[in-house]
Amino acid sequence: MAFSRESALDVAKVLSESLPYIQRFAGKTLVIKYGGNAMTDETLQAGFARDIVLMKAIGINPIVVHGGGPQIGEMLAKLNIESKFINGMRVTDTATMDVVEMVLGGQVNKEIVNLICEAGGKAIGITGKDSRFIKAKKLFVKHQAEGMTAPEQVDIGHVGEVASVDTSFLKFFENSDLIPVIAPIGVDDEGNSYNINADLVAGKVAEAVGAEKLMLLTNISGVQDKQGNVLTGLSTAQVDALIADGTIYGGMLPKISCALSAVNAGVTSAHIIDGRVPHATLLEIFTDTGVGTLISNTKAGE
Ligand SMILES: Nc1ncnc2c1ncn2[C@@H]1O[C@H](COP(=O)(O)OP(=O)(O)O)[C@@H](O)[C@H]1O
Ligand SMILES: CC(=O)N[C@@H](CCC(=O)OP(=O)(O)O)C(=O)O
Repeated sequence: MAFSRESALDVAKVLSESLPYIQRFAGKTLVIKYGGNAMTDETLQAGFARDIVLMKAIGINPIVVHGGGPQIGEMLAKLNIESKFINGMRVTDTATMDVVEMVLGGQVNKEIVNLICEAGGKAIGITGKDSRFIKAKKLFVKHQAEGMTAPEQVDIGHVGEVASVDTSFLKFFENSDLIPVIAPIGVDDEGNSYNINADLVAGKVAEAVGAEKLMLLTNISGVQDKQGNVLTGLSTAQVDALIADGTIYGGMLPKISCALSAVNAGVTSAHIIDGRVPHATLLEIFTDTGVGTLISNTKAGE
C-alpha cells in the first residue's frame, strides 16, 4: 500500500514525534496480559497482533501472557460442566483442569500465535510446562461463605500460584526474533498441572524479567469508582480501601493484586487498560498520560 504525498507527510510527522518514546522503550521488556474478555472482536485481535509485531520491530521485547476464561467457560458449558468462581478464581476439579489445559494451551494459545505470525511476527506458544519454566504451588483462597462469621481457607482444586519463573528461559527470547506467547499453566516437581489466573502469571513474569511495564488488557475502561468513573492513578493505600468497601471485586481482584505486587517488586509501572480500544497497547506506550488505570507503589499522600 502506498500513501498519498499528503498522508505520507502525516505519517512521517507521527513517526518523527514517536522517536523519544521509541528511544525510551527500545531494549526494554514489556509484559502484556491479553484477557479472554478483551479477545472478542476479530479486527481488534488483528490490531493487537500487529501492535505486538510493531513493538518487536522497533526493538521492544514484548512478552504476551493470555487468559481465556470465557473460552474455558464456553467449552465447559458444551460439556455440561458447571463454572464456579471463588474470589475471581475458577474452582478447578480434575475434569475442569483437563478442559483448562486444552482450551488455554491448545486453542487460545495457538490462535494468538497464529494472529501474530499473520502480522509478520515470529510468535512461539508455550505454557509453564515447557521446560517447566513456571513452577506452581497449590493456592488456597480465604472466603467467607454465606452464614459464616469469619473467612475460612478453601481448597479450590487444581488452582495454583506461581512459585518461581525460570528467568533464563525467558531472557532467551529477548535476544531472538521470537515473541513468547504464554498460556497460564504451571507445573510442580511431580509434573502436575495447575490452573493459574493469567493476571498472576503476567505479574510474576514481569517481576522475574524486571519488566519496564506490565499492561493488563481487559474489557473495561480501567478501575472504576462506585459511580463508574475511571480512576486514572491508584496507590497501595487507595487500593486497600477500595477492596475493603467492595468497589473492587471479582475478576478485578487478581488484576489489582498482581499489579501492586509487580510495582512493589521493581516493575516500573503497571496499567489496567481497555482492550476494547483499538491499539490500546500502543496508546499506552506512545502517550504521556497513558490510558486506563496506573498502579504505582506510592503510599497515599505521597
Ligand atoms: N472497581 C472495578 N472497576 C472496574 N471493573 C471491576 C471493578 N471491580 C470489579 N470489576 C470487574 O472486573 C472485570 C474484569 O475482570 P475479568 O472479567 O476477570 O477480566 P479479564 O477476562 O480481562 O481478566 C470487569 O469487567 C468488572 O466486571
Ligand atoms: C484460576 C483461574 O481462575 N484461572 C483462569 C485462567 C484463565 C484466565 O485467567 O483468563 P482471563 O484472564 O480471561 O480471566 C480460569 O480458569 O479462567
